[in-house]
Amino acid sequence: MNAAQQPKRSSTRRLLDYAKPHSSRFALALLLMVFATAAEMSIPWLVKVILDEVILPGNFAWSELLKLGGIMFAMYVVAGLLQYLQVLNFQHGALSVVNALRRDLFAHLLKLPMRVFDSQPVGRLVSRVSNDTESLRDLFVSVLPTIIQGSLRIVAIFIAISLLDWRLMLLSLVLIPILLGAMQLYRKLSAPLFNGARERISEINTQISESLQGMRIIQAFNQQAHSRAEFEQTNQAWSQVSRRTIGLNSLLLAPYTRLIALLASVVVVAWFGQQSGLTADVGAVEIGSLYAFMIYLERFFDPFRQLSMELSKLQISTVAADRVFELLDEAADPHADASIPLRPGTQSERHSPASEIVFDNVSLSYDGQHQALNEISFTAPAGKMTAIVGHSGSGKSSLINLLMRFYEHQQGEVRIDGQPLSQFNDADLRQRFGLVQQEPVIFSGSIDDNIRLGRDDLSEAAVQQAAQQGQAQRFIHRLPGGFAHRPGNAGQSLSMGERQLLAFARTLAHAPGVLLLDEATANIDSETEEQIKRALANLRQGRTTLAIAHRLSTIVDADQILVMDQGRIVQRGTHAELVEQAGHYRELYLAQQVEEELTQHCHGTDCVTSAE
Ligand SMILES: Nc1ncnc2c1ncn2[C@@H]1O[C@H](COP(=O)(O)OP(=O)(O)OP(=O)(O)O)[C@@H](O)[C@H]1O
Repeated sequence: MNAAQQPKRSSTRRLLDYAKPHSSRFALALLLMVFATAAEMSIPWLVKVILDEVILPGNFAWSELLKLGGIMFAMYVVAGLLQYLQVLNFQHGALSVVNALRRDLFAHLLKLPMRVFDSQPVGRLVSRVSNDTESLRDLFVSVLPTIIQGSLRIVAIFIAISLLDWRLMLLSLVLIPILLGAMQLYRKLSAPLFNGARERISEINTQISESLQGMRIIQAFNQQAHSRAEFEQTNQAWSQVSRRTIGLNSLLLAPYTRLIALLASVVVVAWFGQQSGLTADVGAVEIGSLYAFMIYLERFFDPFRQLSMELSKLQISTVAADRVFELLDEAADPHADASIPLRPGTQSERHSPASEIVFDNVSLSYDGQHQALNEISFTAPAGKMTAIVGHSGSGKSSLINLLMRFYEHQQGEVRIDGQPLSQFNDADLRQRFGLVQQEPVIFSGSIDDNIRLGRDDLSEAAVQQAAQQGQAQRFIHRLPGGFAHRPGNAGQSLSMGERQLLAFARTLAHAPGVLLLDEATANIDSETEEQIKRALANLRQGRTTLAIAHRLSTIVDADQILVMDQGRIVQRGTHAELVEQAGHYRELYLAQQVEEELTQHCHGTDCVTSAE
């Protein structure tokens, strides 16, 4: 039976699987809990014995009192100590479970196909990994221990009351359905409130992460007030839900159980009073029992109160567990190889071979309705440069998306050196490619870290050489600390051109055989463009290059140019061939020539005049 056919296991069972490796710790914690509860519950009984057998009957003896008092004190200490050890064991076990769960969740996120990230806001995913797992920690640290301890206390109190008097035990039995009814009512009313609060927290996370990522746009468009209002609304919704929870807790939980406790106490006192009236000396003999019963009765309600709250939290934790496992159940990219080494140390510093890439009648739809690529066929010969041009949305980046296997195509075949893409695992495939995106991603860490990107095996000289070939050396040396400089928040302190040069250096350090350049020369000044051109020339040496370009000047020397329109290749050839033909390419070329001429005549404010 394969994984897809297997019946789905409940989140609770799967969570228990995570707890299994730590079962001895949890078992020890439970054992400690049983003894701690027994020690704690023995104290009112000892008081009863002291009252009934040492103080009241008139045979007072210091030695007896000291002995029983000593035992009582020892029970206090033992109960406290056992409770401390029990909490410690639960905490450690819970930390290990949450640690493993977070580790698996993050590892799984890294294997998910891009479509999952297209459909989920980042904040929600952050909430899954941080908040939901935290709520599962709560489950092991507080919810389950309180529920088990509460149940144990109820049983222990019940036993103690039965030993005191079986009629009192019957009275306690009557109380149970009343208390269970209250618990049920509380759960029903509180569950939507708890869930609502968590939903609002998830929304708050989403809003915070989106605002932080888009801070420049928010400020540039003067959207601070709007963002603040939106955030305020969600925050307000959260506090409203939380306030209602507090109201419910203070209205229903405590007063209701206290009222029942009070009524029960009245019944018991009346019962004892009646008993002492019936039997001449019963009052004197049973003062201790009355005391013990009152204490037990009071303690009887505490676990019910706690259980009501914890059972609601249990519901929340169950929802959190469902969400965590739902994310873990998102089908991973089938080609993702779990055994990718942490550091590809065996990788040679020489780049992998320049491969031939063939697209054979390939079609792709992201949503199952609109075709992003339509029957695409071309060959990118090994070691040559193939440029891709076309209007926005014509499908250029989709070609790279397919090659990197960020998305799966539905029709046709992509081959690398004659081998279908499906025969490569992700690690092997992506090791061959060096991707430079239009907006390079800079991670937190130093310039050196960003060039290596995990390749700790690279020598310092190799990193510097990569920076030099990528034309990044000059700007890196100008930075305080040079290679050790930390550009901070997603490289925002670096210019777009510098980020691109850094991305080139990273690509060179990773020595790919195939270069995938996604509009790498857009949005930069002419000096940086010159540096980038030199870097590109270095990058292209001995490699197969697939370059998406908006500026045709950067691809005039390409070995072949593919012109795309609405997901199809509408023209192909060299620059010289294409400018000769009427069609999209010539239109683009002429339009850009006019643009460049205008720019050349443009000097600041003279621009408008020159254009006229
Ligand atoms: N992740 C995605 N999910 C759904 N549709 C997508 C996705 N990425 C691209 N598309 C759609 O596929 C089509 C081709 O997009 P693609 O990004 O390949 O165009 P492009 O030529 O690279 O555009 P640009 O030059 O603006 O980057 C567009 O209609 C786009 O809306």
